[in-house]
Amino acid sequence: MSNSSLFDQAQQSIPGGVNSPVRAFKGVGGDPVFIDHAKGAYLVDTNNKQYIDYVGSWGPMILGHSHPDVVKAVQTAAEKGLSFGAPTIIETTMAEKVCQLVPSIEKVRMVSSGTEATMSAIRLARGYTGRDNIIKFEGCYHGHSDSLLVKAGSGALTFGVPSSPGVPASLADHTLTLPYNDAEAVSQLLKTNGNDIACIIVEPVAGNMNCIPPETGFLECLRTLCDQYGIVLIFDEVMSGFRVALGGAQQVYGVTPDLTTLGKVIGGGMPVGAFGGRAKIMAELAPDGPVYQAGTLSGNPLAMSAGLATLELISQPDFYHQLSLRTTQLLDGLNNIAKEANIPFSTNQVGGMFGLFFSEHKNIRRFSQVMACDQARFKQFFHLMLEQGIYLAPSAFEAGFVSAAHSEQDINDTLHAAKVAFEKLT
Ligand SMILES: Cc1ncc(COP(=O)(O)O)c(C=O)c1O
Ligand SMILES: NCC(=O)CCC(=O)O
Repeated sequence: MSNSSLFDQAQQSIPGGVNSPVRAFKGVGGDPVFIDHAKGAYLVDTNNKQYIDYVGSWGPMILGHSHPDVVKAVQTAAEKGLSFGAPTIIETTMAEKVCQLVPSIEKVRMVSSGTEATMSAIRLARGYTGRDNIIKFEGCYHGHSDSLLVKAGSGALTFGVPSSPGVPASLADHTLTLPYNDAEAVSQLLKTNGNDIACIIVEPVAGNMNCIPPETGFLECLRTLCDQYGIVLIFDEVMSGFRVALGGAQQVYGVTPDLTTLGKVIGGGMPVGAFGGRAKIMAELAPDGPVYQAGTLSGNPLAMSAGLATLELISQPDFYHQLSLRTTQLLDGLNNIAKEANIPFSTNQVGGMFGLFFSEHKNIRRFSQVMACDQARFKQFFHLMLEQGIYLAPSAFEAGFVSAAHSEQDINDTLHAAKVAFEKLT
């Protein structure tokens, strides 16, 4: 069956035909591709067409798809039982590994998605400080919990509902939003509201409004201001964690948050999230403390096994250096081709995470600059690449990902397709 027939059928029983809006191709037009299976750097659709994948299930598949060690770990765990709802050794092993890899995390709790991780971290920060208001940044996406769907990025931005209906105004009023990379705006707001703010939550590398690295000094300034006003600093590393470096963005930029949220890579493709940080703050969580947070499937043995197998493999020496080199190879190639084709274009990269911009500007660092990019051109580029078997995120507001399974040949094949695409762009 064609993708379009499958999509028609899906829409009969699933809202919009998808279980997460970003999959629906609404940001680029056309019908989504239905995937049958995936291996290494490739997705294969139900018509047996193969694609070089730069979405990687929106981040988790840093080793490529169906890595044999990860699949084996899940199979072995499944033999022993799918869920127990009681403590297991593997949960402790996972917690120890996370605390070792991300030193700012002294204690960590596992959950089942990034959304749960950020929602829980915010509740914890509110409980710990006794304050209700939070600060987030425009275009940052922290999952779909009520407090965080205010001026959000990702699908919320793609579909034009950055502040979603259904979130009570009385709750949204507690979420104050500021421009990303604008330390001065934070400083000004805190002069009047500093003592009412429970936490500042930030993507230390923004990956849900395309890919925007922090400007020098931005994260440092957040740290200083949070210390000054007794505010909990939360780095949402659901995307950047184990992606831009083994120790996440906090390692790359040398800034230590109070709490960190994790997801995606930590589950190796299984539904996992985590939040952790200073032991003193984590001690407020039930059952030690009064802040309630729970989950029937939290710390699920299959998910822990997939995650641990992944963390083991990415801990190998040189893993991130190689991943970064491969990503640079892709971006250098794309920049050269765009230049030859005379198309205004630029890229951002942090480790294995990248952004593509149809814009005259280099070093894009602001939400407003992202919004000013040529989106019509992106849509055209997306479809020209898709036709040639290159699967990019179906939105101009998403980061792209390279995996360890992408070979030099895969990058060259991608660049070949890009050359054809850039020449056809109008
Ligand atoms: C930075 C960030 N935080 C939180 C989330 C929410 O994670 P999930 O989709 O697993 O709920 C995402 C992605 O969705 C994300 O990119
Ligand atoms: N950057 C977008 C995401 O990571 C989320 C994917 C989803 O919501 O399906």
